[in-house]
Amino acid sequence: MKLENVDLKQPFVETEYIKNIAKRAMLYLNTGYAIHFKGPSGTGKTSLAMYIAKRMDKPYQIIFGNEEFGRTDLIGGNFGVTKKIVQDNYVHSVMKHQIDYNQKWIDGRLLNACKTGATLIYDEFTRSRAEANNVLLSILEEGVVEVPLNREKTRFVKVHPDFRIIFTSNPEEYSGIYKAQDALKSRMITIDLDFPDVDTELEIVLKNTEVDKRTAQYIVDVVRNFRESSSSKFHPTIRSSIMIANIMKMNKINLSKDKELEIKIFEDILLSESSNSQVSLEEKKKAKVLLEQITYN
Ligand SMILES: Nc1ncnc2c1ncn2[C@@H]1O[C@H](COP(=O)(O)OP(=O)(O)OP(=O)(O)O)[C@@H](O)[C@H]1O
Repeated sequence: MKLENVDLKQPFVETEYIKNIAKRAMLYLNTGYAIHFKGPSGTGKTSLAMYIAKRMDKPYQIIFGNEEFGRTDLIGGNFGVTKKIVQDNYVHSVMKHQIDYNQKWIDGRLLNACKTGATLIYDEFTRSRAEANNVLLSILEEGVVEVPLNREKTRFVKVHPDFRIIFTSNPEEYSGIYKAQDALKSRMITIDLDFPDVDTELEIVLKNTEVDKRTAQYIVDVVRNFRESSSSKFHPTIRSSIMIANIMKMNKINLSKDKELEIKIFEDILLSESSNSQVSLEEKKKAKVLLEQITYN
């Protein structure tokens, strides 16, 4: 299981658009419901989830959905088989291998958050299989965690009243995404996120890079024009704008000084996002022509 302590040192942009979403999310969480940010890659779901988790004023953790996840990764399990080499008391040249099966139960992040009343972000939860995520049903519905003791026995742990969970997910048509079970979806409030408004996108680029405002505005305009007017296969994310801005700033590339290089940078970044792996060569060529038109305007 990949887990990280959340790093909230990253600058966070709070425009009216974001404030509105955050306000609703906090209302639902404060009432005791689980929330779910769903939307295309790079629309700011994880950043928003982290920001909200921090505002809950409770300890918070993040786990990342993964198709290899099992119940043990979320709840915990018995770990620790130790192997000892022991010297025989009588015949010193004889060594005995002793395997110690004294296993110890270790709580998984989900169980730990349920016990301690922490806020848990389950990022991209639909990358995990339904068999792993099923454990969430009783947590969200009955407020209990089913913890298997052995093959026959299960114990039930009561969920702390302060426990909260924030889910994020990408649309189902993305590769590596499982359909979330209806039973699970009906136990959370889903807020659909799309690309933010132009002011928010511009602020995000400015906060994440040290590029000047004129350059940031130009990059955001080109990226948004391309996103909105190209075939549906190309949806460059805010990440692309941040990358282009960083490249321009760090390499002291001035706008319009070397138009050819500028267009190539846009092409390389905007056409290489992972969601474009299915795009044919022909479509890429058309996209390049379009990009050239946008950057010359
Ligand atoms: N409100 C914000 N303030 C500052 N930076 C932001 C904000 N929203 C998004 N970003 C930046 O935009 C980029 C994409 O955001 P993020 O990773 O949160 O999107 P996502 O929707 O979770 O993407 P994915 O689905 O691919 O994981 C990141 O570099 C992030 O730092």
